[in-house]
Amino acid sequence: MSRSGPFGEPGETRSVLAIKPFRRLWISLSLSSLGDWLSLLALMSLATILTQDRSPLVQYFAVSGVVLLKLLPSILLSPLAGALADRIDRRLTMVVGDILRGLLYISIPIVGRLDWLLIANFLAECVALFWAPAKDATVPNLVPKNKLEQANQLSLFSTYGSAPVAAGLFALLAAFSSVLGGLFPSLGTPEADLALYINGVTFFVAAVVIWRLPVPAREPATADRSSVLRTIWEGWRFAGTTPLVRGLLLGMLGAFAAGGAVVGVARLFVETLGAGNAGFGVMFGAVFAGMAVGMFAGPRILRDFSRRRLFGLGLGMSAVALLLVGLIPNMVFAAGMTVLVGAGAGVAWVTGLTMLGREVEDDIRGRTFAFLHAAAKIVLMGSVAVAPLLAGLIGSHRWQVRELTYDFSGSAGVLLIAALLLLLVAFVSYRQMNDSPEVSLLTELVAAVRGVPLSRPQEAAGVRGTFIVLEGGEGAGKSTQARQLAIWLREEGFDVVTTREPGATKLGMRLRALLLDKEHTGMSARAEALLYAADRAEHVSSVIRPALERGAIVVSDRYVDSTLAYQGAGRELATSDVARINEWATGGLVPDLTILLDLPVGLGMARHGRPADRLEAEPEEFHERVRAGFRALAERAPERYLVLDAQRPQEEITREIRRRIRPILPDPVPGDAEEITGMLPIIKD
Ligand SMILES: Nc1ncnc2c1ncn2[C@@H]1O[C@H](COP(=O)(O)OP(=O)(O)OP(=O)(O)O)[C@@H](O)[C@H]1O
Ligand SMILES: Cc1cn([C@H]2C[C@H](O)[C@@H](COP(=O)(O)O)O2)c(=O)[nH]c1=O
Repeated sequence: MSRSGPFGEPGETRSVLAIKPFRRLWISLSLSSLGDWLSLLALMSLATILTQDRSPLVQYFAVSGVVLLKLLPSILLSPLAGALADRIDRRLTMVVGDILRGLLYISIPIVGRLDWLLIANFLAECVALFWAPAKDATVPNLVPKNKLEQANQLSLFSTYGSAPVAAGLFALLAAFSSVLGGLFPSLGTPEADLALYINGVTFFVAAVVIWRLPVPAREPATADRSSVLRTIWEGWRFAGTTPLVRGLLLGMLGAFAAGGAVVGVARLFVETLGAGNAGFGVMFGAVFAGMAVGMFAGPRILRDFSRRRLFGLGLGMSAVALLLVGLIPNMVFAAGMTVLVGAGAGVAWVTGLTMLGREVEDDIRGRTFAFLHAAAKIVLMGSVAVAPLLAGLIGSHRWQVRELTYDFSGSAGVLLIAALLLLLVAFVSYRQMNDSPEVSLLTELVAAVRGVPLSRPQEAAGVRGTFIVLEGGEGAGKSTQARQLAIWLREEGFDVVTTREPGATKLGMRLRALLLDKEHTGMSARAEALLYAADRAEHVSSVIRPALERGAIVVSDRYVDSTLAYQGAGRELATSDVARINEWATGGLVPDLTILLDLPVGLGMARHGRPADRLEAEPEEFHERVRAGFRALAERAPERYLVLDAQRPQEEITREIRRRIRPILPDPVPGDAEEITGMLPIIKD
């Protein structure tokens, strides 16, 4: 049985790069990222150079203008960019985006004016806004699902790993251009110009690499303005209403808020530790080093650990380390703890991105990523701006207890606030996404570190497959949805068994006839409950359990909840008695997920075009009790249920069911399939 278990073998980084289309995308991404960082450094430097004769205030505004204009497009245009990324050709978006950015950056040193620098910088960021969601949404189309985590690790590595490379390259170019300027004073090359030219070239090379990329074709845009707006709204609504995506976004944005606060006060904080610029450099390096370790080592060490839990755990680790940085004013200790802050954030970031890529459907993936990028930048900018102000408000304090003196700075106060915020976010994300409440965190952690696969209760009993049940009153649409679900799962490559109660076995067919025949109106409630339980016992032992044991996905139209609702709530038998009989009849087999289709009684009855059977013919009050019984069961264990309004259109319900089921599905392609066949499994667009 698989929940949100490992996405694949974390040691397969090389095998992801063996996928040619992904390798090309990754090379192009690395070049574009290098160009991005290089441009940031070069533009800040050039802005300083172009304003060197002006007042310090103008210089400050010029440099901060570069940073602000880099962030502004995300705030204004992100949702639109995301919506378009889902509608227009992604390869074309990326190629045109890279060429435009290259041209814009090259034009800056040629024009050589501050106003154009700011405008071109702004325009390049607008273009990048369309490029980034197109890239993020393309990755899951190029690699099989079980390698998505490694693909994201590599993408993140090149995005953030290129920062120190760009810094080194920039320093080298600056030195080279000043030597050149010394040798040939007539050239008068400002230090940053060369960096911007090279930056332009990295984008052109990236465009050529992408152009040769076999990105699956998408339908061209046909929608008018109003439907573009509608898709933005749908993306926004989806992000907020799907619990898993909500948990992920909340966690990632909380991490950004805390990260922004740390960035905002880091320089002030190291000053209070007497470390100055060198200390600032050490802290900067420590975060990046920690992030790299977290992204690569975290998923490897905890390869069998639930990814949903790992996300919250990573955030929690960052929070605790940050709390210690704020509490213990010591530079060496702070540098060590900062590595842990970065490591936790790295684990959470790679896990979160991978889950989003895996669980958000392709048609709205672009919007979700765009939404994340935009919100992250807003949150980051907000907290970078507010943090120093807050530090100033808190002020510096000195406490003396006998001979012990404790100095507490405003920047340390901000770090503590950021840590507490992160801790809260980690806790909420963990609670929202915990997919194994029956297994304690410590047990799973110890098992994962020791590399021992964790046996969950049903797995211990030899159940490897996934058991999904559709429940609800008469005419709610269970058979319709069970059929659609089975079609989809088979298309996705799963071994699927569809079944129903009562009547899925030879014995069951006879019992069904007995139970539903109006001849037996007045049958005692206990006899009825026992006959349903007998049907179920036969069903589990001859159909459901064998299928689960061989690893299949079983989709059943009704199961134990039906008897708890009909014979328990409807016939008013003691629910605990009915539950006990059925626990015995099924050997304690519980579904992984129960989808409850909830419909007003009258509507359900009206959907039937045939004469009512014995149960359907029961009075309306009976069916009202049944409906209430189902709802009460779902409320008692919400993590095991998906409750849907069955009045919604069939297609919408089908989509919701797919979204909820996706994360609990096992991997349809064995991890070693590619090595065996040498083929890339087909990923449906
Ligand atoms: N979302 C929906 N909106 C409107 N009609 C629907 C919807 N879903 C299913 N139906 C229609 O309602 C009728 C009953 O659907 P279905 O047989 O799937 O329900 P059911 O829950 O399996 O019913 P029963 O419990 O009586 O077997 C069918 O005619 C089906 O086409
Ligand atoms: C499994 C089960 C079913 N029932 C009732 C519910 C329905 O009225 C009929 C048969 O179901 P169908 O979906 O219309 O084919 O049986 C029940 O009372 N108790 C049960 O456990």
